[in-house]
Amino acid sequence: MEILKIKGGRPLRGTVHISGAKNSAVALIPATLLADTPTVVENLPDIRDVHIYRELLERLGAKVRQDGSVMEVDTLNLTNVPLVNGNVKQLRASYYLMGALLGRFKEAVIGMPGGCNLGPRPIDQHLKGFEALGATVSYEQGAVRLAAERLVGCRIYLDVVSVGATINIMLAASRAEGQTVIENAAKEPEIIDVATILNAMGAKIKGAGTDVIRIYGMNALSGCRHPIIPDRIEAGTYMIAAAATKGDVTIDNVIPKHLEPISAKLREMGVTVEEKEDSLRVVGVDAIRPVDIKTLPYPGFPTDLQQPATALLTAADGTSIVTDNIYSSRFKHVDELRRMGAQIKVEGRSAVIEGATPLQGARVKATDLRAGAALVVAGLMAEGITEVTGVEHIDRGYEHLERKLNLLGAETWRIEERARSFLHQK
Ligand SMILES: CC(=O)N[C@H]1[C@@H](OP(=O)(O)OP(=O)(O)OC[C@H]2O[C@@H](n3ccc(=O)[nH]c3=O)[C@H](O)[C@@H]2O)O[C@H](CO)[C@@H](O)[C@@H]1O
Ligand SMILES: C=C(OP(=O)(O)O)C(=O)O
Repeated sequence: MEILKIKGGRPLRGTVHISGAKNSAVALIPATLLADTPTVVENLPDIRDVHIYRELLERLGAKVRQDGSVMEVDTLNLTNVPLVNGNVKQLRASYYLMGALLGRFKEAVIGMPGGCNLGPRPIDQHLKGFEALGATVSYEQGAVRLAAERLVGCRIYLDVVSVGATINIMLAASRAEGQTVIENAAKEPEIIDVATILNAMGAKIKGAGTDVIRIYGMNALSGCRHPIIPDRIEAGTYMIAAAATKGDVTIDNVIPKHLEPISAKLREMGVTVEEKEDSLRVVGVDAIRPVDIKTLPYPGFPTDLQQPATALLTAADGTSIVTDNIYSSRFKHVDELRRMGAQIKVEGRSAVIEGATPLQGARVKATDLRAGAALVVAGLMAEGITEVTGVEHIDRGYEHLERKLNLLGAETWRIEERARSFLHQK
């Protein structure tokens, strides 16, 4: 078992380069399956979700060549094998194989997705979209079977604003006959990234980034070259870590507009955020002010930064309330933060944080990706050494985390620990 160790108390200083966005990468990789000729995706992050997706494509017979952050996918020998168990269960975004394979083959059998356990994460809106396009949905041994004679463009109103459903319907509809309209669509930057690659392949998608998206499907799509947008959640995590350590960090290779909700909240706390064309400088202050945060779909404050923000607010002088309007039980980090000295109560879908409480290093468990990010932020703030277990969750979404943090002056390292029960037996 791997453990991430952090010696806290050092201000982060310097420049950190942000990688390609995880949530774009895991949609763009399956999007390549829709093209009949090779597609090249650039600026891929070196993270576990991307490694797993590469294996999934190879199981489908795609030829994948990778040189660092550049991946070429050739679908010449693609076969539509059912993917029911194994890797599909290890990430959330395996659900995009449903839309991509349905679009390409008019049929798909895909196991129910995994990913972070944040409470119930249904995919009813994805399936409603596929049905509206003409697919029948059935279930077999923990997998969803989708099958259609033809996919025909239609109007779909999403009952909840869903990133995954919006992208999944775009994938399938880009190979449907005629026009599909998605109403109440999600507006996240990753959706625009997917529309951009599909348009470069020959589809015609209009309105991505607004709540009405029109997709004019094509009989065939061809390969293209596409660079992934920067990861706004990775960037936001470093912004929070800079503020949490009272540091001075330039977050490079970002689209500042994507980070406005985080910049605004940090400024409300008294932190300085300077904006340049493709970078942000965050300068911490000795005492931050308490704030309330409510997560919302983009352009609201992202749920994926709620957990790291909670760790930061333990240093605020007063009471802060963080409410997650997207996931009702995304609070598994709270118990672990308490072990480090935080005073936080969970009330319904809110965390009430009483600050300022100094944090002490402890052994804590990352139960999901951003819980892990929250514990890393807490570890950087804490006195002494923090040991974070469950590192595999963090590796799903942060490229070279220790290397990037240590370049900023942190002291973090990873150790391999033999299972405790085994040690006790000896
Ligand atoms: C791989 C990926 O991109 N993951 C992101 C994506 O997840 P994901 O695509 O799973 O999240 P959604 O945007 O779909 O979920 C938003 C809300 O809608 C609900 N819902 C969703 C679909 C559905 O069919 N029915 C339904 O009720 C969910 O339970 C949740 O409460 O967006 C989330 C919200 O920004 C982020 O936290 C995740 O990092
Ligand atoms: C919830 C997240 O990821 P996923 O949807 O892949 O589980 C996340 O990136 O914070």
